[in-house]
Amino acid sequence: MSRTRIKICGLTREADVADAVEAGADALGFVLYPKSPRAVTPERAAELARRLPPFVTPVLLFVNAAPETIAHAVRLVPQALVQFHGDETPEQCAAVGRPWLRAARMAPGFDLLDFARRHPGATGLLLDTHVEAYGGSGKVFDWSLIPPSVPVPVVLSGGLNPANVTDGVLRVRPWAVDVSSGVERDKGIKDAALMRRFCQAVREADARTA
Ligand SMILES: O=C(O)c1ccccc1N[C@@H]1O[C@H](COP(=O)(O)O)[C@@H](O)[C@H]1O
Repeated sequence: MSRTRIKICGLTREADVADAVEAGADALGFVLYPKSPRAVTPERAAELARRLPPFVTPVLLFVNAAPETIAHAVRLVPQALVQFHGDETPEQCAAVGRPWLRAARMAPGFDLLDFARRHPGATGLLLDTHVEAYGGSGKVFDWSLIPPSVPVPVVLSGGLNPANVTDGVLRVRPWAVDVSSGVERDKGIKDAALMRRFCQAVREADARTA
């Protein structure tokens, strides 16, 4: 049985961090994009990340941030993985000197294999729906746009929720899934029951995977 990794993103409160860990998340995302309704400061992300037990990874999410902003945040959360969710070039991603995930904005005509080739340094590609606001939209993209063999670990994202994630894992067989809106009561306010149901739904898919 494979074990699909789970990232829950957009946390802003200590109680939600505790509930997400309890639900079974492998990684928790903190949005350092000031235009997001889920934005936290680097200092706040560091406070929240300090709550994480061993083997639960904090992820710092940026959208077209200045290099000095990113450098400041990764200094405060040295154990973090970095998620680039904007128009950053491969060189800009690599220059941070930390393991990084690159968001691919999925839409008809987007060439994911070419994108993967252009980002050889990424530890994984996070596939999200193409929206003007860059992410966190709660919108699903057409999973049939994903080519059958992507040469790097794939994180399936975009509009996942407890009702559709089992299907997503069974159809796409990603390395991990990522959710924000689908486990929220309000923007940046997570719902403990939805996070538990989401993680259970992923495990249900895993149990059905030979
Ligand atoms: O969460 C946000 O507000 C956000 C803002 C800008 C870029 C990315 C953002 N979040 C990421 O978007 C995807 C999908 O989120 P959803 O589940 O569809 O709400 C996810 O990777 C979040 O990490």
